[in-house]
Amino acid sequence: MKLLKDILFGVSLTAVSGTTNCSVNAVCFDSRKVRIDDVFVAIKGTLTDGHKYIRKAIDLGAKAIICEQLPKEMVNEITYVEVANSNSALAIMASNYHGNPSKNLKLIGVTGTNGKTTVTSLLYQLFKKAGFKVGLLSTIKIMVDSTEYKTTHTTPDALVINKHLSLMNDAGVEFCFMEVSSHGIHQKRTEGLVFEGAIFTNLSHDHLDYHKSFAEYRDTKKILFDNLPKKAFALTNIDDKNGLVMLQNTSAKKYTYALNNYADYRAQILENQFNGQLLKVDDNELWTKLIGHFNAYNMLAIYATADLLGLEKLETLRWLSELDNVDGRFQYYISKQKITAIVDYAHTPDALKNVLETINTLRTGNENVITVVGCGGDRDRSKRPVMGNIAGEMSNKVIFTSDNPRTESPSEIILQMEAGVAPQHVNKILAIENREQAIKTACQLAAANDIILVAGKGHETYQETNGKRVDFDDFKIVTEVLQSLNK
Ligand SMILES: CC(=O)N[C@H]1[C@@H](OP(=O)(O)OP(=O)(O)OC[C@H]2O[C@@H](n3ccc(=O)[nH]c3=O)[C@H](O)[C@@H]2O)O[C@H](CO)[C@@H](O)[C@@H]1O[C@H](C)C(=O)N[C@@H](C)C(=O)N[C@H](CCC(=O)O)C(=O)O
Ligand SMILES: Nc1ncnc2c1ncn2[C@@H]1O[C@H](COP(=O)(O)OP(=O)(O)OP(=O)(O)O)[C@@H](O)[C@H]1O
Ligand SMILES: N[C@H](CCC[C@H](N)C(=O)O)C(=O)O
Ligand SMILES: [Mg+2]
Repeated sequence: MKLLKDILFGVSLTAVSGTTNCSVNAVCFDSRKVRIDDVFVAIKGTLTDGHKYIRKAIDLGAKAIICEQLPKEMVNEITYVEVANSNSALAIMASNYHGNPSKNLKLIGVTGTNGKTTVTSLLYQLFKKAGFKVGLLSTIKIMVDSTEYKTTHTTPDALVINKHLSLMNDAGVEFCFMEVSSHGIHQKRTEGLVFEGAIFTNLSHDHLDYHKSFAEYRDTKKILFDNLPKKAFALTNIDDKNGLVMLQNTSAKKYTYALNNYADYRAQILENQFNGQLLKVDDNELWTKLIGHFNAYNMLAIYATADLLGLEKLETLRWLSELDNVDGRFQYYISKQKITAIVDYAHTPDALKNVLETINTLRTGNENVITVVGCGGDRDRSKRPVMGNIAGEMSNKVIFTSDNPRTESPSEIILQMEAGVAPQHVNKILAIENREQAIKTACQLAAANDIILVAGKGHETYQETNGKRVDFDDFKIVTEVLQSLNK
């Protein structure tokens, strides 16, 4: 049990009814999960309003209510606290509840449209190699040093974040690398966290269903930098046209990285092959197993971060050369007949273009590139025709299929992708709703030396339709099918 007034420390209160000098059990923002003596935080969400469930929370045992508007009828013995913003209150309360764990380690946030999982996961790997105890909060998993936890979000809610940071404190973790999504910033899941540094990877089309405009999406990402403390570092990619925007209002120490512009950290691609690329970083050569122009940026961001956190440069380069690809990011299998199957989490236009560009630069003859791709349901619709067109333009054959249709009709999503394909590429397109069948067809169509790209789901091990998730693993399916076809 903890004192409510201690948990509320730093929260901006606008009215209080009852006492805050009372003990509460846990903080909870979902009435369905309230237990006896909890404090319930009512949040206005995207689908419903938590204020509607205040009474239900009390019936289940909530002792205190945090809300943006006090209810008309108040129950005796219950403490009601009105706050300016429930999301902010929840984040600060979550941090207080767990003893402000972000202050006891060096927390680095990574934001940007693409590359967050890659950069955070590789920083985690690198700092482990350097002998530190490390934490990771990523799309794929949460790591408390060597202990793995499952996650549901790229940036989980404030309670989940702080709970795991607190476990990291218990385990003696010194550095934690976390993905900071635009949803996470907008819903204030990261408020109240003390960052040692923040990294910006890039900004391109995504989530325009949620953010309404590109400017709003960009400005949301910028908040991570605006809120950094003075002693923190702000590291940005200035080859991206929004790179400098991130630094405009930060009081942190500013650093830049780039391949094409003058910057504090610079790299050059010397060689690019299927099994790796050679980079020149700070006059030293670095061989990395991760390929593609975009991974040169990721590598450089990691190198710069390691330097800013005090690691020795030459040692960092050695460790960087040992790092392996992250699951579902350019993960490949080469079959008997030298058909290459690549599984990649490219689910944005820019990522799809980058991956296909990388594949095309690696082609040595007239091998065909066969792309299997879909777009998520209940997510940004405007990226569908754009991704459809990129796939059509940059591949020899394309199979449009389903990628987590959620509550939407898979065939409708495919039609929207097809609508973007330029007329001269329409004859390359097939539509096969069933993703397994789509992958099988790609394997059947592939001849020796061809390249199959299965894009959009990467590490995911499910297909989600109407709220139900069934097991589905692109990499497993494509390798098994190629083997069974004896190709
Ligand atoms: C659109 C979105 O981001 N929604 C997130 C949001 O839920 P919401 O605002 O829709 O909540 P709501 O259903 O309207 O409910 C409002 C409030 O009423 C409460 N409630 C509701 C019902 C009830 O009976 N009782 C009750 O108390 C809810 O607990 C909530 O507090 O807050 C929830 C709690 O934190 C999140 O789980 C949920 O993520 C949903 C599941 C989601 O799919 N989010 C994705 C889009 C997302 O966040 N993705 C990002 C970025 C991806 C990337 O680019 O990497 C991520 O960080 O994962
Ligand atoms: N620096 C980069 N620039 C552009 N594209 C990238 C970059 N890094 C990775 N990608 C592409 O984007 C895909 C997703 O990469 P990653 O998972 O690292 O991004 P993310 O930002 O974590 O995505 P999410 O928003 O889903 O969490 C990769 O599979 C690859 O195709
Ligand atoms: N982080 C991304 C994941 C998309 C992955 C794709 N497979 C899908 O389900 O749409 C998002 O929330 O938009
Ligand atoms: Mg991610």
